[in-house]
Amino acid sequence: MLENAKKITVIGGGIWGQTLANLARRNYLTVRVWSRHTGEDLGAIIADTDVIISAVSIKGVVPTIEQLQQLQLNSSTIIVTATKGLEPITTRTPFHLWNQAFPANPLVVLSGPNLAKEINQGLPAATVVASYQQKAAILLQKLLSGESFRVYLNSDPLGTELGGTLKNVMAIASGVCDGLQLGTNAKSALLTRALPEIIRVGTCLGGCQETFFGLSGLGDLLATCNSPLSRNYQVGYQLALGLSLPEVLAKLEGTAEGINTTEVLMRIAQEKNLYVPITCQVDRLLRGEISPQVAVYELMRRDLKAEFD
Ligand SMILES: NC(=O)C1=CN([C@@H]2O[C@H](COP(=O)(O)OP(=O)(O)OC[C@H]3O[C@@H](n4cnc5c(N)ncnc54)[C@H](OP(=O)(O)O)[C@@H]3O)[C@@H](O)[C@H]2O)C=CC1
Ligand SMILES: O=C(CO)COP(=O)(O)O
Repeated sequence: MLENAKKITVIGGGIWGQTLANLARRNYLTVRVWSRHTGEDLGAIIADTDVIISAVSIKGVVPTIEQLQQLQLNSSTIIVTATKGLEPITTRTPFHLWNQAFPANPLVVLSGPNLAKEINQGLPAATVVASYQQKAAILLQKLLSGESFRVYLNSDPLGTELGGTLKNVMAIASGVCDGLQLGTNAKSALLTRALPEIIRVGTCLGGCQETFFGLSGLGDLLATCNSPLSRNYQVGYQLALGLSLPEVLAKLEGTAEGINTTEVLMRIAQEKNLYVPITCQVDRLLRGEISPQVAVYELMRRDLKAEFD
């Protein structure tokens, strides 16, 4: 098959980059993983690559883009962004940053309920590839799909990306909820109220409402908020057990993007006058201004309101 001849370069050798590389290898594709530490010449690697998958954490997105801008990137090379975060200086999403830097290249967002450790065990999972360039998304769907990995198409890259990014804040809140043993009612209320908060922000930033009810929105919210495998959930859980944020981070394997996202999201919410009560309490908790118990109290004692205001 034509797609089997494609060459893929994954940038970022963290757990998500390695997982995506393994998924492509299962389909007998030629895959190379490049990271800052491999010492390999990125220019030589991307010279004949058909697809670049960026799986770096948000702090690596701008440095990666700047490095690629120094190289000769073919305008037909498809760029896939799999990062779930907001860039702190510009508050932009990776989709915006990649699109601005490489406007001629087809750009695809990959996001969904995808806990890397489960995928590496071969457990079934589904994800979304979203693009304004449908041909590129269809190619990615073919390249990554397999018996245990089902890839859906979507034409709303921003909404797809924002669902995966914003749920990380909610995963911290969910970890707090479980760490404090607040019970199933509290957890259901939290996750149900988290979705409209995500939608309020996500649609204001350009995502389509419908997308947030799909795999990359509600799907990823459920996965991340219910799994101890999630680093963001672990941050909230360990804070609820009484650890300080530096203590939690010292023990954490990999990146919890929700910490940076919370801070950036608060700035966006203030600028755009968006009501983000859960994010606001997560922010105060991460800053060490309040305890987990006070965060819960503050959420519960807000003015009473209609459910769908
Ligand atoms: N883990 C998961 O289950 C999933 C993660 N994601 C998202 O994918 C992204 C990466 O996650 P994950 O692999 O888990 O994170 P890790 O912490 O395991 O890896 C971080 C990656 O980012 C790269 N990086 C960090 N800073 C820089 C920098 N300044 N310049 C260049 N590269 C940098 C690292 O590069 P290097 O290899 O050179 O050290 C590494 O590859 C995150 O946005 C995450 O939210 C999305 C879906 C699932
Ligand atoms: O995005 C993820 C699952 O879809 C991974 O979650 P964490 O980054 O919280 O581990």
